[in-house]
Amino acid sequence: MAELSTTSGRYIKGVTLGEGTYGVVFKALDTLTNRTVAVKKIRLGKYKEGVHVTALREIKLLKELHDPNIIELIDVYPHKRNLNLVFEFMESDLEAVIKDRNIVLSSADIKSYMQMTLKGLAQCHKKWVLHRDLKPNNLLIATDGQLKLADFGLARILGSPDRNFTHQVFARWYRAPELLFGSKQYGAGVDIWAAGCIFAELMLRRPFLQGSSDIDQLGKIFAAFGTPRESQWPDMTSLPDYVEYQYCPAPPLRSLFPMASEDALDILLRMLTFDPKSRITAQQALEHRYFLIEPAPTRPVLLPRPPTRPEGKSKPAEVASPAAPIVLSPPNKARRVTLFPGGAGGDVHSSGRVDTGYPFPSRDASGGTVPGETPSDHGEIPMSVDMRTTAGQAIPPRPTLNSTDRSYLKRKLDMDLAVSHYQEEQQI
Ligand SMILES: Nc1ncnc2c1ncn2[C@@H]1O[C@H](COP(=O)(O)OP(=O)(O)OP(=O)(O)O)[C@@H](O)[C@H]1O
Repeated sequence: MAELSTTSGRYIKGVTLGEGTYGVVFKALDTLTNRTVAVKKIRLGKYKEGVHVTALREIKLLKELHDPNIIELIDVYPHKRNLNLVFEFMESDLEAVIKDRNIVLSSADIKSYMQMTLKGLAQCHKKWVLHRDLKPNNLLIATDGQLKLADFGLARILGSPDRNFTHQVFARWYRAPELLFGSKQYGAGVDIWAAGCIFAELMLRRPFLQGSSDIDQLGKIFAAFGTPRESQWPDMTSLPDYVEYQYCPAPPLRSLFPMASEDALDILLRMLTFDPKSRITAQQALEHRYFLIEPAPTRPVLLPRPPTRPEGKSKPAEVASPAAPIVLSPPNKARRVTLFPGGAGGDVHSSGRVDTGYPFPSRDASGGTVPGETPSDHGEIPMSVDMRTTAGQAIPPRPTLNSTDRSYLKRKLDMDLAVSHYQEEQQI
């Protein structure tokens, strides 16, 4: 095992690439190998007692996870009050691919991205390492098109990121139902659930289940797959934060993904199975018929990719765009929650608006939401209206601002202010 470096002299610092949950990321030159690298500077001050020595040991263990679909952790060294993690430099990430309106993803391209994600997951799970915070911006893309899982194990080693932190607002959308119900004894299934959400997002070109609170996230999941019966998920009712939801039947999955093949729907359903014990594993998913039949996954080097990262451009501005869902006040988990249809009860958005994952509500001639209207105006389940709006279609154009949009932007601004106050308090 390679030893931790004791000096930062090996690296020549370049531009800032961005800032994430754990700290700032810089581009740098590794003078030992002449390679371009990315240095993630983790602020130890943020962790009151610093990073425990066991955590350092575990970070070193991550260096042993050698796989073409896992980002290489090249080096780890302390510097002043920071811990610096040195990774191979990556050109882009899956979030940028999904959001790029100039990129058309064929089913072979989607299959390729999914195959690489699952290969990386299978390797980590084999070594008993969980990611726990998988999302499209943690799936980085190298110059040769290889997708690599990043930030593996950090959530566990450095502690759960604060969900109120701006960067973490999106992460809820990929959380497995057992985590949302407060399970402490979760396993590899949490990563498979997240991978299933990413698969759905690749097909829809927008985040699949966009909850605005943990309660709302579960509501979105149940609206898409039906409220689980105890027979479907026997352990559910004994989970720490379990609350009962009004029964809601599942709409046909086909109606949410009209363009998907039967095999794509089948593997998706197996990844998004409620009971983690029955959820497919990464290895089983790789052996699923979906990957064995035509079309074959696109060779990574041929995959469509967005232009390379602009030098010195950090991501936070994008993260803080109006696309961020509003985090509402904590729900009272003790009370019985009633949910849609018709938007009755539950912790849905105070305005009744359903986030599209894009800056503004989508306009759609086929009965989807338009600005100023809520899905419940149509008397339908918000999720299915939302999904049908853009499923398999081009991303809708941005409509002009109306009063709904203005009130949304105001709430967004309020949230940004709250977050910046929080950061000031924490001296982040
Ligand atoms: N290995 C890398 N190569 C190139 N850029 C990177 C690398 N790792 C991170 N970045 C970039 O640095 C920025 C911050 O990354 P970081 O992983 O800290 O947070 P994030 O992925 O933006 O958000 P989160 O903390 O929620 O995962 C992002 O723009 C990210 O794409």
